[in-house]
Amino acid sequence: MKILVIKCGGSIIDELSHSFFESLKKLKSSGCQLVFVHGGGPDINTMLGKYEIEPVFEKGLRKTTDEVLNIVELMLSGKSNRSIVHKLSLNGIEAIGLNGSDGNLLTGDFIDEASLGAVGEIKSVNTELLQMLLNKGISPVLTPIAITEGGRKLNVNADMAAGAVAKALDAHSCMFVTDVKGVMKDGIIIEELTEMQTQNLISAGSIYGGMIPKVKTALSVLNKGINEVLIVSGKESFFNNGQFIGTKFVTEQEVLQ
Ligand SMILES: Nc1ncnc2c1ncn2[C@@H]1O[C@H](COP(=O)(O)OP(=O)(O)O)[C@@H](O)[C@H]1O
Ligand SMILES: CC(=O)N[C@@H](CCC(=O)OP(=O)(O)O)C(=O)O
Repeated sequence: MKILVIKCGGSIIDELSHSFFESLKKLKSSGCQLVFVHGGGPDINTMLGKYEIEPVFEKGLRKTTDEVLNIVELMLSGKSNRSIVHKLSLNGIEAIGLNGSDGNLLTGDFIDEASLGAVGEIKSVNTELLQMLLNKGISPVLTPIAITEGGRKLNVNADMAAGAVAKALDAHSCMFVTDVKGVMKDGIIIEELTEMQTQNLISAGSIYGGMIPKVKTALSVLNKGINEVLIVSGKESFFNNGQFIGTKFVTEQEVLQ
């Protein structure tokens, strides 16, 4: 069976449409096993605001003190994860929510503890546990909190976590669901993007902010041989007549063919 890893961004969790879930169901009935990884950046920011803590980002990664980590976990595990699992089950997709730090699901390491605090990158994924659920027809929904060998919790950017999970599972596809139809230039969606074109768009400032970790992770999964890497919108149908609607990342070789 083909595995599809789906990253749901915090920007879209509250707006996921009926047509989005219909597209997921089409994929599931066409024989795909679905694994979800979610974000929740906007909710974390809202809660930090209530505690009068200013969010600080360095290159798209949230500076995570111990106090911030508690709020990150509260919002990701307690709100975003609950919300997606509930919506999936209401739409007939059996799902179970898991914190990445449970059962050594996502183990990782600090990126730069001195400057970023408890921000991590994933080193290994307990694929056995995920496969066990998938074999029972259940979709895991993962919160991007990892754990170090020494048992410390890490805040992981959700795009990066999805990329690591897709690589570890040797997924067929990896899809980033967000609040726009794909990567745009001058208001027009770009249907296919190569690594070089993406780098040029970043250098020109046409890809910025939260789109940067998304496209960088997309390229890194594509380079690991994952066939289909896409950015799509969660506001509408993203899969029609066997075709994806959004931005597809392609290798230079695919362009030449
Ligand atoms: N070239 C681009 N095309 C589309 N969106 C872009 C682009 N560059 C930056 N963005 C911004 O990236 C946002 C999506 O990233 P982000 O807000 O981090 O989403 P998520 O929560 O889904 O990870 C879009 O809403 C848009 O504002
Ligand atoms: C280290 C780091 O930046 N972690 C992210 C995790 C959530 C996330 O990535 O959410 P989105 O997908 O909605 O942006 C954060 O704290 O915001």
